[in-house]
Amino acid sequence: MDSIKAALNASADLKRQVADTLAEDIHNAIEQVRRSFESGGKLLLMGNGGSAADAQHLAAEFIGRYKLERNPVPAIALTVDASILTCIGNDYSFDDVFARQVKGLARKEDTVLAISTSGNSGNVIRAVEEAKKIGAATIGFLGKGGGKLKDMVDIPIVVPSADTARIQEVHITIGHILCETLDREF
Ligand SMILES: O=C(CO)[C@@H](O)[C@H](O)[C@H](O)[C@H](O)COP(=O)(O)O
Ligand SMILES: [Zn+2]
Repeated sequence: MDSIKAALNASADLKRQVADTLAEDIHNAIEQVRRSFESGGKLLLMGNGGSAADAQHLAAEFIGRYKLERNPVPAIALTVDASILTCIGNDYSFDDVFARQVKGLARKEDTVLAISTSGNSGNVIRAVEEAKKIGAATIGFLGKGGGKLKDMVDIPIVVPSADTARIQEVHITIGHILCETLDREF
């Protein structure tokens, strides 16, 4: 019981801290995604492990639905096509699995959302480098001080924790806030 309560309280405390310190960064990220959608662009999302799940979870909210009935908005998770991921991983390298998709899909009016609790995953870093070459905007859902990605993305949102699971729990909450805000407008 103690460990259950401790985990729930740690997650709640971290979210309260994020509410106090990162609301403006989150607002800026939402505005950026809105600008992309309004100018005919799309949202590309990526991450590894649990963050891959977050990327596809959020893409589903945009293409499917969140809470309100609205038109689909263009979002693509770069984590879902086993053939693409294995082809690039096998023929090039695992570090290229997202970057090559960004190269093929991203346009300058798009936003690339990089989800990484460490901010140091090589395949996510390469994808952001590729997005910057194309001129697409970049947002990072990060943690653990933000890692290398903190200084690479246009809008870093660095969750102030060193605990991967707790960071991910805040990332998906921020993702849901993004869906909630855009739901009302599209
Ligand atoms: O979900 C979890 C841990 O909660 C793991 O699958 C975790 O996402 C993986 O270890 C990732 O490879 C970590 O990558 P990153 O967040 O540092 O970019
Ligand atoms: Zn996990």
